[in-house]
Amino acid sequence: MTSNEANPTTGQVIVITGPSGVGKGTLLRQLCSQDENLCLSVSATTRAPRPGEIDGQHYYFVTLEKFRTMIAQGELLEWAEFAQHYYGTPRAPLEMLIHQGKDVILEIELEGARQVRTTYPDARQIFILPPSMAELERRIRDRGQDSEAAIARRLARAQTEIAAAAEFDYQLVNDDLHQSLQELESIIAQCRHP
Ligand SMILES: Nc1ncnc2c1ncn2[C@@H]1O[C@H](COP(=O)(O)OP(=O)(O)OP(=O)(O)O)[C@@H](O)[C@H]1O
Ligand SMILES: Nc1nc2c(ncn2[C@@H]2O[C@H](COP(=O)(O)O)[C@@H](O)[C@H]2O)c(=O)[nH]1
Repeated sequence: MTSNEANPTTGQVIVITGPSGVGKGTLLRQLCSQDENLCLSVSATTRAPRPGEIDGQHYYFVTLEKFRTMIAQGELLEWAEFAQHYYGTPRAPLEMLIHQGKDVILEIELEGARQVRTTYPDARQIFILPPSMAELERRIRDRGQDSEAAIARRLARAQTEIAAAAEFDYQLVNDDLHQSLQELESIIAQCRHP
């Protein structure tokens, strides 16, 4: 039985994907802070921490060697390369949380979302879209965390990801933040109580 079949003792897996800078983290931090039964999975990554990011809270920051070992030992539910770094979802903490009855959100890119469809075919998947590419670029630049080369890589990848939005169960345009929060809350409620 996968976690998303009707079993009241296990939580749901919910996947949220969308181009870098669209506002996934902003939306999810707000929603998860309001609900102790809604958790955000903590990914492993080979990228360096940004100012203010805490190991074990925002990501598990690992070396490339450690990441390769995690892949080889089957410790990752899914993983992908993104903008010259590796990202993956540690399997054990996710399984522990859903067996505790928590609903767990995976905030991951497109290739990872596709992999999760194999492992958790009943997991609902949500795609967050920007109002425009110009606004997406503005948000990435205003965040002020990426080099010009990294911004270019992220915007190029955004085109590919947006082209795949129709693969997802739900699509949401993150324009007005307050309205998007309400819409995402409503979508997640549908995912949790199908
Ligand atoms: N609705 C919105 N309107 C205006 N700015 C927004 C909105 N949502 C998020 N932002 C801003 O956009 C920037 C990027 O947001 P955020 O870091 O949450 O994106 P992300 O999708 O999680 O990116 P990544 O996938 O790279 O981690 C932040 O500076 C955030 O404050
Ligand atoms: N496939 C996965 N993608 C992930 C995971 N954790 C984060 N991500 C995605 O990576 C990009 C870049 O993130 P950033 O923090 O460097 O801006 C973004 O799209 C995330 O959603 C993961 O475990 N697996």
